[in-house]
Amino acid sequence: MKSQYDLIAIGAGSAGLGVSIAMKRLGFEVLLIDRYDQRIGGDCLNDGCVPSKALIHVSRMMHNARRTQPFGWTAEGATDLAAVMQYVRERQDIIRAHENAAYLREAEKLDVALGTASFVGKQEIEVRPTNGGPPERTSARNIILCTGSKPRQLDVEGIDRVNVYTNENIFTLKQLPQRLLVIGAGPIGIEMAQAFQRFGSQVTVVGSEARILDKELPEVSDLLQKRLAEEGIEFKLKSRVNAFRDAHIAEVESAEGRVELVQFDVVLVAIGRTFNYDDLNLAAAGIDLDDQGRLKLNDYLQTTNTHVFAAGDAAAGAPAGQRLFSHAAELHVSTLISNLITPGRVLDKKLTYDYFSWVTFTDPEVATFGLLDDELKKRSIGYERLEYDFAHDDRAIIEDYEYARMILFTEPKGINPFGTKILGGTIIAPNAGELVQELILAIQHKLTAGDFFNKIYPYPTASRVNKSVWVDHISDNLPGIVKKAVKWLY
Ligand SMILES: Cc1cc2nc3c(=O)[nH]c(=O)nc-3n(C[C@H](O)[C@H](O)[C@H](O)COP(=O)(O)OP(=O)(O)OC[C@H]3O[C@@H](n4cnc5c(N)ncnc54)[C@H](O)[C@@H]3O)c2cc1C
Ligand SMILES: NC(=O)c1ccc[n+]([C@@H]2O[C@H](COP(=O)([O-])OP(=O)(O)OC[C@H]3O[C@@H](n4cnc5c(N)ncnc54)[C@H](O)[C@@H]3O)[C@@H](O)[C@H]2O)c1
Repeated sequence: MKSQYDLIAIGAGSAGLGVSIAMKRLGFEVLLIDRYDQRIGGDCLNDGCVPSKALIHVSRMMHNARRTQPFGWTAEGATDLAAVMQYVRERQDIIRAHENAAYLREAEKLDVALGTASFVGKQEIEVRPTNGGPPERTSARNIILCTGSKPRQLDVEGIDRVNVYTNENIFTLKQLPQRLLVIGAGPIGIEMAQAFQRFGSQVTVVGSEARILDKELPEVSDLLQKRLAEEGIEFKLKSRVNAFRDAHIAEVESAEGRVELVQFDVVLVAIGRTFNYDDLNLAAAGIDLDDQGRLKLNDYLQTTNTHVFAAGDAAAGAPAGQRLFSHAAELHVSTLISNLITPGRVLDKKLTYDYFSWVTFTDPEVATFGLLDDELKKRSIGYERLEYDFAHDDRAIIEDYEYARMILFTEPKGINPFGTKILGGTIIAPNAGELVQELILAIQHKLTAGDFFNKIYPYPTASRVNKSVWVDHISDNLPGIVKKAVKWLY
């Protein structure tokens, strides 16, 4: 470790890796710090995106195998959860081969310190090595806080008697629980609920909101909940676990005050996140938190110390809002780098989520992008709502999509409907996360309905829906004057 760097990144998850590798490749002296070698890659690699998506992949294979019965095949058996988790670990290890301290030092020429970082001055930090050596001090022109988040704990009576898991240890389970109680109906709870139900657990989801995935449009939440209920998941929404009566019985109370007992073997708590600022000694650097305990940031991801910025989950206090995703970390990193390397604040880019998107990897997937109706109303932006239900989509018919819908928010149609642009929307469908990519590009580059209309899509690709939605909308709403003009030309 040198005594001075151009940039220090604290935390080596999606944000810290992204900013440190990019800045090093640009020619700067960079130090990357994380507590342990095994934490490099952060939540995404170790107990977030990668293990959850590997688990979902296996559960989907099992579900699809069961669906072959009408065609003369029979797939049956009990899930060997230890083998599933072994598969998950193997996938993680493949990625870990290029996300570890030795590799980063060798291949990226990065300085990597393994220890806990805390501030001792405005631009100075101390690293307490995890292996117990003496603390070392170093400083930098700019420091980026990439310290991520951790699961919010559930504090109810009797929880100490219960076999309780979070995303930090659920992937170590070796035996499939017969009955799994999931607390929290956000993306973690819902993705894991479907995977475990498909493995063979009886899953009950308790959520405090009136619907699952409450950041999605209500009709999308409802459609997905119907599908999950058909698969056998039980829901107790607008409800909370009050207490655990013993190691297998939870007392669940609805908002109306009705109390029910739910039996379970294992509990998964997924009720949101808190942030890892405790060890940082932020006061020593003049860095303030907001009234919700998140970093106080400006539009440029800068803390109250002008030399210290935040990226990734740690940047949840940004005025643009809270987006806890690996690709939000990518957006923060690209915004920060572009601001750090351009001279003068006038050219600085503000953080914006106007073109942001996310995908919940249920089956069907839910993909959401751009500005939805609530935000459009808040900003007084006029819009039209287009809905496409896939009923006449040949690919959906061929592959028997059960629950699919596309909802787009577009500019109000002007005289020339082909000039209409998309503002945002959501798709629930198999592979919605892939279907939506073209639409995200369209909002970012201001493509119009005409651009989709004029594109010829190979038949029967799933993304033909991105054109069909416009074909239906425009042909149903062609102004009389346009029809008259066309007839006259004919
Ligand atoms: C179950 C689950 C599934 C998810 N699925 C997806 C998905 O499919 N797609 C998606 O985009 N996002 C997903 N996410 C969210 C995604 O994992 C996070 O948004 C992302 O990992 C955040 O990255 P980060 O770099 O901000 O923080 P982290 O990955 O949390 O990294 C922070 C690092 O900082 C280190 N650190 C903290 N304090 C200190 C200190 N004082 N000194 C040294 N080091 C420190 C920690 O050890 C940690 O390694 C999922 C999350 C979970 C929990
Ligand atoms: N596919 C993906 O991209 C993906 C997948 C998983 C997680 N993530 C990210 O990780 C973040 C954290 O996920 P999460 O699901 O823990 O959090 P979340 O905050 O998104 O959802 C948690 C849900 O639990 C509810 N809740 C809170 N306290 C409760 C209680 N006591 N009892 C019952 N319900 C309660 C909340 O109201 C909320 O609906 C997400 O915001 C998301 O950004 C992303």
